[in-house]
Amino acid sequence: MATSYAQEEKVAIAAVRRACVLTSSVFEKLIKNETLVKGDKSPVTVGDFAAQALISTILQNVFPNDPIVGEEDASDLRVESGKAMRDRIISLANDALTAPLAAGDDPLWGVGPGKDQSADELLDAIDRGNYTGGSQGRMWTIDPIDGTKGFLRGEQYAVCLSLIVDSKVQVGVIGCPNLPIDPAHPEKGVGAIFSAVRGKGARQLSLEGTDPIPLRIPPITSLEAVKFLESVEAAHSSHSFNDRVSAALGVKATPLRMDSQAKYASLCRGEGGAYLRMPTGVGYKEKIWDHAPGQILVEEAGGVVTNSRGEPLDFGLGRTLGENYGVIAAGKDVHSQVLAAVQKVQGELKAKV
Ligand SMILES: Nc1ncnc2c1ncn2[C@@H]1O[C@H](COP(=O)(O)O)[C@@H](OP(=O)(O)O)[C@H]1O
Ligand SMILES: [Mg+2]
Ligand SMILES: [Mg+2]
Ligand SMILES: [Mg+2]
Repeated sequence: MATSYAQEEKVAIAAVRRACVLTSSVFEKLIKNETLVKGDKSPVTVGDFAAQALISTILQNVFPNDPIVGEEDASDLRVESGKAMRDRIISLANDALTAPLAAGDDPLWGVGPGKDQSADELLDAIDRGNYTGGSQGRMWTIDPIDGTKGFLRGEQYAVCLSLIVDSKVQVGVIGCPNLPIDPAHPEKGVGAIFSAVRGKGARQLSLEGTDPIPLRIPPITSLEAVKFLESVEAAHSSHSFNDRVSAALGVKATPLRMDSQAKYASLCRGEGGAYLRMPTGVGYKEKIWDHAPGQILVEEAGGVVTNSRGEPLDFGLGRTLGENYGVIAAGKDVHSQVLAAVQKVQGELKAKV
């Protein structure tokens, strides 16, 4: 019998919901010494660590045998110099794990009032994210704050969780606390959760995990109007390459720049016509937690996600997607045209050197 993954989706939404409460409260109170610079020079905040601890703890309670590929590890927190940050993370994670949440379906997956975790338990929870990945069996991916740079700027970021089974994403949940609920009606405020289960469609929910709205990428009437979605950070994705592709397609709309997998969610709501992420240089490999939930969301909303060779992303290669051929996500009708334009531009650039 096929698995429905209903329980997995429910747990994932509940975990992301609690993590969004945590990250929003951290942003309000974030102080300067609560950010570290990692080995690859990227920032990580107390919010990233605490949210990974929280999500991992909930997963451990409900699915104790499932391995986790998580972005963060606790090594910087286990040393003496990490004590202040560690204490803050433990208190943030416990607050979020034990908070009684009001509206919405919030079954307490072994958390809730009186269920404080020790420092060791929470550091171990973070480090359970050290799984190497691979092509077989079940595994979760956690990106506790995707778009940390956007988070620090007070702009877009996303709490991202997915379940991968035998290399295929089966469940994806993306929490976007700063994304407008309805882009056509800014007065409705911000904050939404996006969720998809393989074969069961994609939905937008409230930040409480309620009021589902089905997501379907709207068809595009003219290529001129295709708005490209791209990273804010030019170091993460080539803006100039995207400009060439836009020109090749005759696109007139200016690109919409946004941090995090909120781009995938926005594409599903028709706020942009294509998400294009081409490498800026050699060496960087895309991480599976940066794309797994976004990929299933787009596919379940009727779209297509490939690399620039037109191949599906391979989530079975380990913690990364392997050799970096970029990412193209778009509605079915637009994807083939963007892919052709990307390959044309690649050919022109090659001919130049
Ligand atoms: N050189 C690079 N090329 C592509 N992606 C990169 C990169 N350096 C970092 N990233 C990734 O880009 C992600 C953010 O994507 P975006 O630019 O779309 O907001 C980061 O996620 P985190 O913020 O979770 O670390 C990080 O994993
Ligand atoms: Mg990071
Ligand atoms: Mg990320
Ligand atoms: Mg992150």
